[in-house]
Amino acid sequence: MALTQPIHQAVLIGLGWSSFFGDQVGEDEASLVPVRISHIHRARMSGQSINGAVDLILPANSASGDYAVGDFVLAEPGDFLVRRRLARHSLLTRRMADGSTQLSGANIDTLFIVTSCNGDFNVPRLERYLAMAGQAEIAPVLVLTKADTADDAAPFLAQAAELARDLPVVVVDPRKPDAMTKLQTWFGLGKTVALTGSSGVGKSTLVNTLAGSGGATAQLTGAIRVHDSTGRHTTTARSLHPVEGGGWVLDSPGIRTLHLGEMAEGLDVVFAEIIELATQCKFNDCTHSHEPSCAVLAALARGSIDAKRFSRWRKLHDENTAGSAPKRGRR
Ligand SMILES: Nc1nc2c(ncn2[C@@H]2O[C@H](COP(=O)(O)OP(=O)(O)OP(=O)(O)O)[C@@H](O)[C@H]2O)c(=O)[nH]1
Ligand SMILES: [Zn+2]
Repeated sequence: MALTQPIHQAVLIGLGWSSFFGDQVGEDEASLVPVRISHIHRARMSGQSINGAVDLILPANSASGDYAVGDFVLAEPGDFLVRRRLARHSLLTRRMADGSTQLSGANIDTLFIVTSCNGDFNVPRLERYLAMAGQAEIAPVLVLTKADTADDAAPFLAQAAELARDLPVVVVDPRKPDAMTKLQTWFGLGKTVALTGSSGVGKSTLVNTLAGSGGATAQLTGAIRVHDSTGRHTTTARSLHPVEGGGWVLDSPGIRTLHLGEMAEGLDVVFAEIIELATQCKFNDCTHSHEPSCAVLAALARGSIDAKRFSRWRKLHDENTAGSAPKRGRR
């Protein structure tokens, strides 16, 4: 039904739908409605369908923790009972204090890592964000705010440019409308951008500028009322905001406060110049700490690898290795 009509296809593509999702829909599922999850709060989920916002009903055998904002699900057309979640093309997760993993956002195309030209600018932390983006297979963009408050923003830009190869770095003042122009490249029909970064760097301001405050947009992004655990109504904001001119900003508490997760492959991308040398080490399993004929240690001695950067790679690498080791101890 719905999916065969071109006009509906166009709206769906605007939601972020593509053949990647279309190919997953079975013939027996043609009557179901695709919905993109825009909000998850405890057991409640809502999303965007081709006909606008809908409240979803979770199937009895699943928990909202199995879903992430940005996910596409297939739901019954009448009551929006969720039948199935479609596979994701990207997934951001975060590791919780108790060791469990929380799903922070799905089907994100670009991660804006937001930091300011002040004390918030922290190279090791930015490298972590970059590694996480790499691990989640999401293209990172470094967004530098508060250049106007720095005596000289040039050193921040210079450090940003050295963070990783081909990393786009954009200086914006989130309070100004031209922030949209500067970031336009990463938006457009169906594109999804997520925001991460510390408190106070300008994320909310940027979301407001990107999403605008026009009529239809305000209705979509506006606060929604949900029941909390005590049955009271609380007001929370949707996490998926439509951007004028097409695309979505995914801004959720879970993504704002990403922590170190699994990121071995992500590290390889951020520290490419170190990893590439490793192929020239004598031993395949070289740890680049003490081995003879280690190309990495040789480069370090020559000064062709930055020593501080190497030690940060070492630290993240060790942390990641420790983090993914099987759990021992108490039973
Ligand atoms: N001068 C200046 N102020 C800015 C800039 N970007 C953001 N601000 C201000 O910084 C303050 C914090 O911005 P927010 O958007 O609330 O920051 P946030 O990242 O959303 O913070 P949390 O909600 O705590 O995560 C606001 O008063 C903004 O107006 C900038 O480029 N220059
Ligand atoms: Zn080596």
